[in-house]
Amino acid sequence: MCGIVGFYGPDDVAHDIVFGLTALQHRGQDAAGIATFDDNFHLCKGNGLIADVFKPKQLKKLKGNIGIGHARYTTQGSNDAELAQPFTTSYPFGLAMVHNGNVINFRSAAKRLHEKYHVLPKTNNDLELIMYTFASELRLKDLDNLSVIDIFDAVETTQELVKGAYATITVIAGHGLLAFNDPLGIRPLVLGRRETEKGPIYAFASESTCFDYLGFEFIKNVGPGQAVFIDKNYKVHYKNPYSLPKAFCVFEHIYFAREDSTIHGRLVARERVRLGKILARKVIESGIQPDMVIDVPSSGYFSASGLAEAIGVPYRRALVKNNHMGRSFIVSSQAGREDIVKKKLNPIREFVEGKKIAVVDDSIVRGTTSRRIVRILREAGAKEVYFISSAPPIVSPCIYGIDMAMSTELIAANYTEEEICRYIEADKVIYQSIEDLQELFSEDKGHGGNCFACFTGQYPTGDVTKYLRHIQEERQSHRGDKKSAAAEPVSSVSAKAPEPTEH
Ligand SMILES: O=P(O)(O)OC[C@H]1O[C@H](OP(=O)(O)OP(=O)(O)O)[C@H](O)[C@@H]1O
Ligand SMILES: NC(=O)CC[C@H](N)C(=O)O
Ligand SMILES: [Mg+2]
Repeated sequence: MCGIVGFYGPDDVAHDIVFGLTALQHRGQDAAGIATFDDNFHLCKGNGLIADVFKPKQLKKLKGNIGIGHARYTTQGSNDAELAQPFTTSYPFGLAMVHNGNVINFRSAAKRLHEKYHVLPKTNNDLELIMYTFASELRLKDLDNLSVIDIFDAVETTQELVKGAYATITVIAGHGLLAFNDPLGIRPLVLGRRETEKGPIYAFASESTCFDYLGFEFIKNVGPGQAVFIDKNYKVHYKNPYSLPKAFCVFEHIYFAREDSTIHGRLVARERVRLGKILARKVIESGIQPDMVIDVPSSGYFSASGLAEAIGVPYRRALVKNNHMGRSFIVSSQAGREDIVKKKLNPIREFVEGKKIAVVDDSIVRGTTSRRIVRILREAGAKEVYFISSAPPIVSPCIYGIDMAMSTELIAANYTEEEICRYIEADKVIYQSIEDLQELFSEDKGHGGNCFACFTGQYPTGDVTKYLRHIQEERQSHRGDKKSAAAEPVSSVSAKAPEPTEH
């Protein structure tokens, strides 16, 4: 997943962009970039965290009252700095674009660009497909008299031709700031506004938490197939009346988005508490009798507190997180993920010693975190460890912007719950049921439809067999380090009984 922002106001916007991106750092740690425009585009991008990439010296050069920013979590192409977003193109007018998501008809979209529009994409980052399709369609208009209808028309054709998930923000030089979403609204995108003495400043962002920090008023979600254009007089134009998402990614609520963000009317923290509360049924049915519920920081917290409340067992924070370590799951190599998990969490012995501990995490994806947590809790003297996931088993690759693209890397796609329990060396593993998750996020609750593909294998964009093959080939040729974490325990899983302190 990536974090995207865009600002358009009376003064230079570079500082607001950095501030906004910093609030979205949890969405991407690989690279970051900013493009602003005054008379020219000013571009700064590189690998690393926001604070590493943008120093005061660079920020001074990022002049302009319109601009966009990106925090990258790579899903297509390599991690090379040149593939960091934004991308710019000089025609028509000059465009700079960022996106969050993943294009799934890479080959046919690239072929069309070449054959129909005579454009050769330079990289294998899917952003080029969206940007050049849009640019080529825009170029067919009367550029001397470009209207908002022309812009929305080019957006509509792009939405028809480019398949997959994409929330995008584009600077159209000299014309304004454009945002549009894919036809299903898989990724989040919000519009906000702040009044200044010189007039309004508008912003688009992946998550509403940015607006809290920056003192913006939330205006609306950019829904499925919708586009919003802020013209040079700061007038806001909407393509399509607002509609609820058709397949919003439920994993945003479970893990990806920040707890203080509200997406399509749902506060992420509140949904996580609910996920914890509905887990109570399965926990009670399992017959376990924990002395204490603890969370796996950071994302397990709200579900753990919800579960503790529902089953009447005390909650404690018994795993302390090193605040200087980022997210482990979005690191691109298994060695890197393991390294972070090792350095990130430490148990408080006094709290866990001699206790039966129910440890709640938001999800078990590759099993990297859960295995380590069970081990360190046992080493700290826990009597029994039950590992509880507030998400159901993740059994199918995500092809819409979360980097779990191959089923070989998903532990639940390859093992039974019992085998997983043995592999992570827990006394019990309990997953959320898919039915309970779907009930919580059912469409009739008034928040629109959700994508549950990673739990069900049912992809809202239709048959995706070709794409799954493509991504596998791409992974093998570009990112040799994308080995499966779950592949390794295959042979050893059934042989291992839980042996608390050995390793
Ligand atoms: O089974 P795994 O492959 O280990 O993946 C799942 C883990 O990864 C995530 O944590 P992460 O460290 O990315 O972020 P967090 O600090 O927000 O929990 C998630 O919250 C789980 O803890
Ligand atoms: N996670 C994302 O949104 C990634 C965006 C884009 N596919 C990239 O790899 O840069
Ligand atoms: Mg975690």
